[in-house]
Amino acid sequence: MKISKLTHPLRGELKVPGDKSISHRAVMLGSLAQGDTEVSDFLEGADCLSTIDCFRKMGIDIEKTDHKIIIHGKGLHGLKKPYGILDCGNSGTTMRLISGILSGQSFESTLTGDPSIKKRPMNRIIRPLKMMGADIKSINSNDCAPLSIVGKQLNGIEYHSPLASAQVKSCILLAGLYADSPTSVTEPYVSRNHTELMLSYFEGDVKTLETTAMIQPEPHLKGQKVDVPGDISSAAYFIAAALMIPGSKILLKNVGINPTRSGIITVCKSMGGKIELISQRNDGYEPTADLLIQSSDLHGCVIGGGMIPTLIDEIPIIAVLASFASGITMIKDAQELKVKESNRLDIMVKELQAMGVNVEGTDDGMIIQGGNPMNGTEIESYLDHRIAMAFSIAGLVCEGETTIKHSNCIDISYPGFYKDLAELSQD
Ligand SMILES: O=C(O)C1=C[C@@H](OP(=O)(O)O)[C@@H](O)[C@H](O)C1
Ligand SMILES: C=C(OP(=O)(O)O)C(=O)O
Repeated sequence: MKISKLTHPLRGELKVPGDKSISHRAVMLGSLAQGDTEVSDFLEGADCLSTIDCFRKMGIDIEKTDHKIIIHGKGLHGLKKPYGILDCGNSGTTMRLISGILSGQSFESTLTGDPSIKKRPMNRIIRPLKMMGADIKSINSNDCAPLSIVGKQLNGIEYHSPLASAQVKSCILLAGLYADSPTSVTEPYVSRNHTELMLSYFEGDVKTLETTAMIQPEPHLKGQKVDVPGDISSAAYFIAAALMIPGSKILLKNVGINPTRSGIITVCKSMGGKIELISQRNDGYEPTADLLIQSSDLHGCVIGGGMIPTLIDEIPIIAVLASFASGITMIKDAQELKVKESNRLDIMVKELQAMGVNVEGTDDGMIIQGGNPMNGTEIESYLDHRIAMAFSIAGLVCEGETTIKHSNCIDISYPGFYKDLAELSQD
């Protein structure tokens, strides 16, 4: 994809696609619940389609219409031994969360995925699942996928996770549905809590106290109507673009603003960004708002600690904002970015440098001296959707032309990204 400098403001209204994390969980809990679960604004990104495919292979009937899916749940013990290997594609969320569910079944299964996911660490879930009595192993003994799981009766544990990771926490809580006693997970900082909220909404028994989540086993989950809010991680690209491009004013409708996810709003405001939350709602189980964003004079900031899990997927676009903003931005405690779809820390540093940005990588983040002119160039996306979208937005404020290689990887989380960008940037 080729991007040119935008010489006029972004304007208009947009409804970004449904939240990826919530869409995955709706398929999973809908499958394990009794009765139908109707999901509107389901994200039809490749990652969530991988989750649907896995549950269909385990005998769950999932109907799909435009932006709506209906899952005919079969209850906690209704999954069947999958026909064939379960392919999680590029999706870490699919692989790690499903592993928890599969560990408590009465059948064997094998999970695999694309070359990127086969390099991502799975020991973080293998270790606690084994503590619960699971029979799970990395087939190539390298702590990565493919994984083989022989379902077993699990025991409850009190797990103290070394990481603030919603995928680890959710994997253990979902395994806890099948344990013989309660299971709890304590994290160093609170990670996104969509699993806990949706389990409660489906009438599961989950309690949270500060950084601990605890689940009671064998609930009777009941199918529900789920309205998936707009994905704040997708909204982040347009928030950044509107803040940077002079004269811009856009309204992003019905975006999820769960506090465990919305660190991007806090950070943008601390950089001087004008973002207003209007029509805040909490009528379902996840809070939402419309976001009014206006171009702003941006300055650098410091990001680290407990803030990181609340904006983990937004760090690439925050690095772009920081390159444009005046002054220094320091991003620290973000070493998790090295084990996402790509090494997002190294790649951001390298490709921003190629755009002429004064940025230096550190062990757990980067230091950016922003505010200097940026130049368009050829950007390698490394097939990472967040890298491709972050540099597409950077291209709007670069002199000359920016080329994003393999930009179709954006379909992982945001099919229609360029169409929506074109709509907001109509002159
Ligand atoms: O639980 C989830 O839906 C996710 C959790 C995060 O991963 P970690 O839990 O590995 O930080 C995030 O990066 C990913 O995009 C989605
Ligand atoms: C890290 C991501 O997703 P996952 O871990 O599910 O592949 C992401 O969407 O940025």
